[in-house]
Amino acid sequence: MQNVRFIKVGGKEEAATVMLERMRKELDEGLRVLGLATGSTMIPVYEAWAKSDLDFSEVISFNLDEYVGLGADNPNSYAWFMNHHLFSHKPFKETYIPDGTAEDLTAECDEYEALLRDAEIDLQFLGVGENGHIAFNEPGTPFSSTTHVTELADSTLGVNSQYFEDRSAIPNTALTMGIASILSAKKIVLLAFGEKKRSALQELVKGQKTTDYPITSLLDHPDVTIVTDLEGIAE
Ligand SMILES: N[C@@H]1[C@@H](O)[C@H](O)[C@@H](COP(=O)(O)O)O[C@@H]1O
Repeated sequence: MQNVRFIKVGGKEEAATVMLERMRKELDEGLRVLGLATGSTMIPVYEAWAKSDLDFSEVISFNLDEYVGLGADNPNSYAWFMNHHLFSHKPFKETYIPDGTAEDLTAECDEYEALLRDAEIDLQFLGVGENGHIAFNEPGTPFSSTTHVTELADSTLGVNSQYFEDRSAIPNTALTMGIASILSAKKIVLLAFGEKKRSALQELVKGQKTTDYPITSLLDHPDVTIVTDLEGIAE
């Protein structure tokens, strides 16, 4: 696992400070294309960036995923999340999020993948699902996958439905960058906090690639940083 570096933090707030400095360094070094994630894990990071003097006005961003059927006006959409937590505070040169309301979802995925390939992400941020998913690549997704329409796992619907009115309100399909799309980023930073994420990180540190745990696909990538508050993972 020489490609995977661990940063142990005391909690989400410390992680946000570390990620603020990391972002500053990346921007100073000329980062132009940034891969962004959603989820509660990312909120303190975006809050820190939003309050900072960081300048994203020359940066192009790509988000990982979006629920099918939810547009930017829906507070449960990832487009809304990004506008609310980051884009309304910091202007970017361009921002891209898969369009979950597109009429032809397959065409939308193909276009998104083409844009991504063209742009080449310098740094991709990731969270991880309790079942080891990255973006919405659920267990069983081939590591060769590109941007696609996916069916959410029952466990993901259970966890993520906490943000919806009730379980029946959460879409059971989504558009997501594939695992190969994610691995094409030059650098990857994954954040994982709390005991619920322990088993996913443990699968990664075992060092065995398996599609049962999409997070283990990161073992194929040359430059991965894991930021976590979990004791006993990095040793
Ligand atoms: N599609 C997103 C993932 O990209 C994210 O990593 C995960 C973790 O969410 P949280 O940060 O809230 O634990 O949630 C969703 O399923």
